[in-house]
Amino acid sequence: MAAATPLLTDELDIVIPTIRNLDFLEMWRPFFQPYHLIIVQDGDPSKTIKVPDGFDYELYNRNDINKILGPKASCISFKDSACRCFGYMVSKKKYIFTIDDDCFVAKDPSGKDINALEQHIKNLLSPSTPLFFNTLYDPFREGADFVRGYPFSYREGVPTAVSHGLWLNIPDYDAPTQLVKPAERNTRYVDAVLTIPKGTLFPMCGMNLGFDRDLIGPAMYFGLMGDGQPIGRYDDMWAGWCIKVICDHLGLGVKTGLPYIWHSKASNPFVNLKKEYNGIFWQEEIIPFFQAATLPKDCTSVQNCYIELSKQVKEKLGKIDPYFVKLADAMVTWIEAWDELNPAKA
Ligand SMILES: O=c1ccn([C@@H]2O[C@H](COP(=O)(O)OP(=O)(O)O[C@H]3O[C@@H](CO)[C@H](O)[C@H]3O)[C@@H](O)[C@H]2O)c(=O)[nH]1
Ligand SMILES: [Mn+2]
Repeated sequence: MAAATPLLTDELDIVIPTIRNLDFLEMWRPFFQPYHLIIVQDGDPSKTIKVPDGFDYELYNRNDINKILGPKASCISFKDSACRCFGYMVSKKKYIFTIDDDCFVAKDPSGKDINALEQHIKNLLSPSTPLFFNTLYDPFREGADFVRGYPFSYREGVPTAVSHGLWLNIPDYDAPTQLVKPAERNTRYVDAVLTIPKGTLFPMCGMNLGFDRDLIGPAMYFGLMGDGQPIGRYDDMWAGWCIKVICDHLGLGVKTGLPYIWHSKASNPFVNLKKEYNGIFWQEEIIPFFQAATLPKDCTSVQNCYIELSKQVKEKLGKIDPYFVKLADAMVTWIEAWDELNPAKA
């Protein structure tokens, strides 16, 4: 009989970026009600966001962000889901789960409702195996183990910093793919959790994401996107590339796979194409930069790693476009703001 997964209700915050009313919470009530929500209201702060009764939450709009961070609020995006990272900064908990407001409870092949939060907690509380690939997937899962030939010296694994969940129905495609395949829906439920090997980058989607805030929180900056910026919808991607380089350096693990959520709404591919255009072009240089990025041995804290990465971004990506000089500076501002709001850990 598998041990029950700890609920971590006092150690985990749920962060939701939103421009809509949060009726979607009704479907999540059985799973989310015991948790504290941090709602980051984007767009017009004078709009009232309706939150269903019975949830314990704090809500921050742009006026609140400006009041709390002052000039440092410039590093928090406006009119882009990237604003969600403000919720990571103000949280006081060890774990974060972030979800979009058009993501609902999915069903597994047996027809059972998937408690995505429980699976993320399972993923985060069990080690990752980035140093040697286990062909039977997650060796710490009930009914699985390390396979023959797996070095015993590696079987302890490393602490898991990030749990990246997936989506049934509307897949997280970029605009060109969505334009070519508008009717494509993801119906395939793959019953697996994988550790992303050390040295391998991945496209992190912020729709259904859990992470250990103490292990990697300061690197979970979702960048400068949306209003006034030449790029959008690369918020979670940027954070994913930064956290993976830092996790590899610090010996932390990143997992992807279960849990699934049901992604209900496809955003407009033409609007998305405009937001993504520069990103699709620039990423052909950004990816080699992150693949080659190395951090000095004396970078032993996430903050130090992140500041060092920001210097390399400025030096090496600043040549692509002045945007990256701005982004590198915003990365520093983010860390300053993070340490200001989280002095004990700093
Ligand atoms: O200006 C905005 C727009 C939206 N939001 C909130 O962010 C999430 C996602 O919005 P939505 O579901 O409409 O868009 P998607 O294209 O499906 O988003 C995914 O793509 C990436 C965007 O960077 C990211 O991985 C996913 O979020 C909702 O909760 C909206 O309410 C916002 O805050 N500001
Ligand atoms: Mn969506």
